[in-house]
Amino acid sequence: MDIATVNALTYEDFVNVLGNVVEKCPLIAAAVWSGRPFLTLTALEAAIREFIDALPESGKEGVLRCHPDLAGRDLQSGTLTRESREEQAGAGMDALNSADASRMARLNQEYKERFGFPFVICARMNDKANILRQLSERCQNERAVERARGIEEVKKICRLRLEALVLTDAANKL
Ligand SMILES: NC(=O)N[C@H]1NC(=O)NC1=O
Repeated sequence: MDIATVNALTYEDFVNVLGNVVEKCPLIAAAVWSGRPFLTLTALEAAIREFIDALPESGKEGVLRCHPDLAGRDLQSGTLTRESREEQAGAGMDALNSADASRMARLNQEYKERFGFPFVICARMNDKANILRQLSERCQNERAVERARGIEEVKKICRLRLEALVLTDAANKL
């Protein structure tokens, strides 16, 4: 789908197609729809980023809380969204050995107890070793630092999900 097609979508179709570019946050697609037409994919991405940045800190934490744990219960029970399942599989989260799986579960729990929201990282940009290392390191941060860091990761995930749905600006020019 190119950006012109995106701009021509009805509100309902727009939310159906783009509703999960931020995990389980269709409200964000619903909010930016009125900003059409977007000249480029990057302009659409910018509208989403601006909406997220304008949220109060509690709203940003809410966005983080919509994310499933990496290698967590949803992955085991097959209840991840399609996007999250593919991302987690790409980083090997569905094939952890039992030592790594228990380390991940323990650190995810520790992180959530400390901050009140889950650890979020763009799985497509990291491998298993990197994810485990960052999870362990980021547990030491302050809450405000982690809130901002998690939101930056949400934006990276969003960009890659948008690119999978909408031809990139470069591809549009071909
Ligand atoms: N918790 C967390 O980071 N979840 C995610 N990361 C990602 O790339 N996809 C997700 O669902």
